[in-house]
Amino acid sequence: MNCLALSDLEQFAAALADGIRAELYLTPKPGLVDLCDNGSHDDLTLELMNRSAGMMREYLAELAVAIYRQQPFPELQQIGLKAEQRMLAELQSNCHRGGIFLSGLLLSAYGECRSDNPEALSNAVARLAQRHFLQARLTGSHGQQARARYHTGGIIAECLNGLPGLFQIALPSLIGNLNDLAGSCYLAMARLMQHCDDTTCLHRGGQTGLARLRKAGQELELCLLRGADPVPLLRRQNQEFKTANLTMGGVADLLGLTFGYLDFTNSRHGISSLSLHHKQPSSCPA
Ligand SMILES: CC(C)(COP(=O)(O)OP(=O)(O)OC[C@H]1O[C@@H](n2cnc3c(N)ncnc32)[C@H](O)[C@@H]1O)[C@@H](O)C(=O)NCCC(=O)NCCS
Ligand SMILES: Nc1ncnc2c1ncn2[C@@H]1O[C@H](COP(=O)(O)OP(=O)(O)OP(=O)(O)O)[C@@H](O)[C@H]1O
Repeated sequence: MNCLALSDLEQFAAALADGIRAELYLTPKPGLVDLCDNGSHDDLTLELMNRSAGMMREYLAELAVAIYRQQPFPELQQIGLKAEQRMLAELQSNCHRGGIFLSGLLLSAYGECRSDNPEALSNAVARLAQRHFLQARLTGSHGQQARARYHTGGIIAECLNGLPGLFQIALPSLIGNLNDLAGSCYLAMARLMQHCDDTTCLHRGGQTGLARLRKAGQELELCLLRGADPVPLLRRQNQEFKTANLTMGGVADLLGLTFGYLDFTNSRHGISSLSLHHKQPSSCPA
């Protein structure tokens, strides 16, 4: 029998789903769907993304039970695949493909290593990713095209390396600045913008697009470290991203994943939950 309680797995699953919603509601963001607009995504709306986030909650709850029952990894992969197919069939858009994969992998890794320690979890992610990508048959997705054309690992390298975007980039940025929650969320985002080989950005804008993403991340970090209000800069960056049809889906996914992981570990270790999904604005800030 698994020595993880079902409630631990369910709690992590719920925190990951909440983290994905918290990322959606973090507003404003360059190029991404938020409370103000759809960014550079003509095929997405806040309502659609919200429905997708609700479906993610059901998917992760199902996965938590399967992990608790110690179902073999191929069966967990099937649950992920089914969630991806359901999202595409019911919503007719790629709302959270990256989020489905990354959160499923992290929850499965937790089931395997039975620890929420960052190093143990990162190593377990890398091991499971190795198994997954040895067999995965990736068809001609936009990400696959970008990885081949620009010789980058994208989400595959991120997972094979144990999610450095989460554990080494976003998490320390959040933990180090919790007295200013909104600022720390944006600092984590700014650093991910500079770290992530985001294939949604590369696919749309090539190397020039990725360089713009990096520069926007640098500007945002400088603005935050100066103690200035980031909102005017973020609004300007959103306009620039929209004009250039740029986005940063990988950054968004890693940020949501980090929110979920931190909320889960905080609540387990007696630190009050950040409940980030409740703390975001409820409408587009004036
Ligand atoms: C590996 C996946 C992502 C498929 O890759 P694919 O080439 O089809 O997708 P693609 O590269 O377009 O990326 C998907 C999404 O990842 C995100 N992303 C892009 N770049 C990055 C990055 N550098 N780091 C993290 N995420 C990124 C984006 O949101 C993007 O939309 C995955 O969907 C998959 O294998 N699905 C099968 C379902 C499954 O087995 N799930 C169970 C896992 S335990
Ligand atoms: N708030 C958000 N807004 C937009 N995308 C997000 C958001 N949060 C996460 N994402 C991620 O971004 C990805 C969608 O990016 P994108 O639409 O560019 O991908 P695509 O379907 O490959 O490309 P295209 O839209 O150019 O056809 C999803 O996988 C999703 O996980």
